[in-house]
Amino acid sequence: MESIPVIAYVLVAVVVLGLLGLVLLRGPKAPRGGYPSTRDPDDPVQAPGDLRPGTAEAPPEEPAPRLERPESAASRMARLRGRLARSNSVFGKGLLALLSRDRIDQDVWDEIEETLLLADLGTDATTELVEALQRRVRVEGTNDPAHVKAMLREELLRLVDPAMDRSLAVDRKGPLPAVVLVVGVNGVGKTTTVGKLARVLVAEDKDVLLGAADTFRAAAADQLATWGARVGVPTVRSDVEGADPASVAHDAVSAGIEQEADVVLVDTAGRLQNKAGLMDQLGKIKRVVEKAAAVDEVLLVLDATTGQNGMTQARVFAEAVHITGIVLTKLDGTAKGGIVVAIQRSLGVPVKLIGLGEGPDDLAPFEPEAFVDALLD
Ligand SMILES: Nc1nc2c(ncn2[C@@H]2O[C@H](COP(=O)(O)OP(=O)(O)OP(=O)(O)O)[C@@H](O)[C@H]2O)c(=O)[nH]1
Repeated sequence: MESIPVIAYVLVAVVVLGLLGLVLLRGPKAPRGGYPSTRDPDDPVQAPGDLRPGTAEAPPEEPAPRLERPESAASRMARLRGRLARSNSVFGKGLLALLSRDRIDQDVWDEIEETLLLADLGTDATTELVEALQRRVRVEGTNDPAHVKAMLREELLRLVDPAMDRSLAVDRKGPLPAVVLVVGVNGVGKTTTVGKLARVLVAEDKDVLLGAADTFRAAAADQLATWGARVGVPTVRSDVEGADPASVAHDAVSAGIEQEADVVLVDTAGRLQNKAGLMDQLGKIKRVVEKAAAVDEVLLVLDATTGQNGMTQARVFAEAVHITGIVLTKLDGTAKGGIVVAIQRSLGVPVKLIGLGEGPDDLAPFEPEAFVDALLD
């Protein structure tokens, strides 16, 4: 009979311990009426990044899209001059070596001519340069490298023509934005150039708006909108694949007027079968846009690596629309910098911008002196 009180003691002990455990595990009680919602001045400030699930009083906020800051003009130019020199100095250094020889006979002149032609300078400019050099070597009779370099620099600069106006018309005209049409065949780097140019203009504090009038390929509009979004620039596009490019271009310029943009950049399609089709389409885009605002620049984008092919394209576009400037892309991947001279001569239109890589800030204004120096340094 002694076992009954022992079991009772054990049961009582278990119940008492259980109740004690419950009381200890409940923690402190909230004050009556809850906590005040305002912070005390000495409360630690919690940074938004410190909010952890379960500890935050407010739901975590949507992170604002992080806008990129385009590279400054000074840093971009220093970097790109170096890149231009690396890809094109083969041509300049070759010429310098040939002209510094003790004796410059006909074989050497032939080699000089070949070097110039290989760099895509074109036959007229090559003949002109060789004749000018022959004359100077005869008169000045020197093979001193520094003198030869100065002579070559002067002659190349003359061909590149520093007197051409290479400024871009990207300033507002009273209540209207500047309008820039960008044309060229597909694959030359047109959309990329529009994206890069938007960044250059944003870095200059301009309000930019993009128009995706390349309506043949939905991905082209997506690509353009992505470039714009990275630097906070809106893109006007059509949701309909194959929509009328002229109408999209017009909508973009109208939106630019409404939103008081400084510049509207319009990317056009390059997928055109023949000259008549090209003329029709570019002519129509220009006419329709000009109902809203004048077109200030028509930039033709050409791929520097395509040589004669690029020259043919340039001529066809120049017949279809009045080109005001050339953008030469992919100059980083070629030693054929002479194409600058050939195109300018053929069209009478200046190279205004050059593309020197696939990076977002790899677009530079074309500067004749820096270009020639990059060839010779
Ligand atoms: N290396 C180098 N690549 C470039 C340059 N500019 C453009 N590209 C590349 O060229 C390719 C074609 O560029 P896009 O901008 O899509 O060409 P697009 O002319 O708009 O072509 P579509 O949209 O098909 O009409 C891309 O891979 C670019 O990164 C440049 O200056 N240097």
